[in-house]
Amino acid sequence: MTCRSSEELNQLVLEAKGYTKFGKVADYIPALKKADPDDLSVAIYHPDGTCLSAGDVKLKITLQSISKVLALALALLDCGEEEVFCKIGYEPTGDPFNSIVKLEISKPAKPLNPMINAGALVVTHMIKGVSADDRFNRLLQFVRKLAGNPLITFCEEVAVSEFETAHLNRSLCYFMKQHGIINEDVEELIDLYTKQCAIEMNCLDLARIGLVLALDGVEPLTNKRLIPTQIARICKTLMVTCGMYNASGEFAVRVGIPAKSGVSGGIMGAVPNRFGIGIFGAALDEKGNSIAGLKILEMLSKRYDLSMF
Ligand SMILES: NC(=O)CC[C@H](N)C(=O)O
Repeated sequence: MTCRSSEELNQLVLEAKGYTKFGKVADYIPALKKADPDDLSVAIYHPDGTCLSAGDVKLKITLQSISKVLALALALLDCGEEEVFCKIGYEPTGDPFNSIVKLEISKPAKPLNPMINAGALVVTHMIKGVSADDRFNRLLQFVRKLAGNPLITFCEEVAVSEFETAHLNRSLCYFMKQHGIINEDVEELIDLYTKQCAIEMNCLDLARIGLVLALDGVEPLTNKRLIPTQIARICKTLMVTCGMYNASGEFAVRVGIPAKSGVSGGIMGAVPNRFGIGIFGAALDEKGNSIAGLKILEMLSKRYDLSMF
């Protein structure tokens, strides 16, 4: 059985809204403070093109850490698995996403995985292009293709706001530059990374990208392969083990699907061979995941038996 009515989603949104008051909007990127903690929207995209939604689905938010999955897919296409995982590990971490501590103690000195900031910065570093602008445009084109929406762009205000305050991410970069993991100008990389994190879309676009991943890289409406199976598989595996930060284990138990969250309150879910999910709810729990978004996913998983495990 699967969710087939927007009315059902509406009920889930109403129920989950009760939890937004226990969360907090991210404020370490000043522009994100403007979000309304009560906003909550969800979309589900089925392979036959049916799309269900509830809440203010026109609302766009920036991808933040969700972009790490899409950048990883492009870097894997550009450089291949061996080169990417020569510089970044595969292992989850119990530390917060922006922690610097493991960089110094890991041997060899490389970020533990591509879903924490250190690893994601290396991934962005590996996206190819003739200039930083070209690299960003290639990523944007790739995201537009995955979402089937040529109008997707990035939010300049959020990008600038993060660029001006990304001192911790700069520290990660300088540390990694010292150790030869990256070799480009740090300001250029931070500029590219903050634009990547500021790519914005609504939850319908997000659900559609989740669907492509759920179907191992194939866009079902055109039947075109957008990502090789192996790359989709790597992305989904890392979403399961590391996608919800240091709450990934609990999420695997409670929900059990590949998912990736971001500090703007987005969650992209890929229910293998079934559907894609896009959720926006800006109020976050203490680990940085959308508090009401998690509730919706838990309810969906129970009701429709979504867990892979
Ligand atoms: N967890 C996140 O969504 C983090 C992304 C954010 N742009 C950062 O680097 O801090």
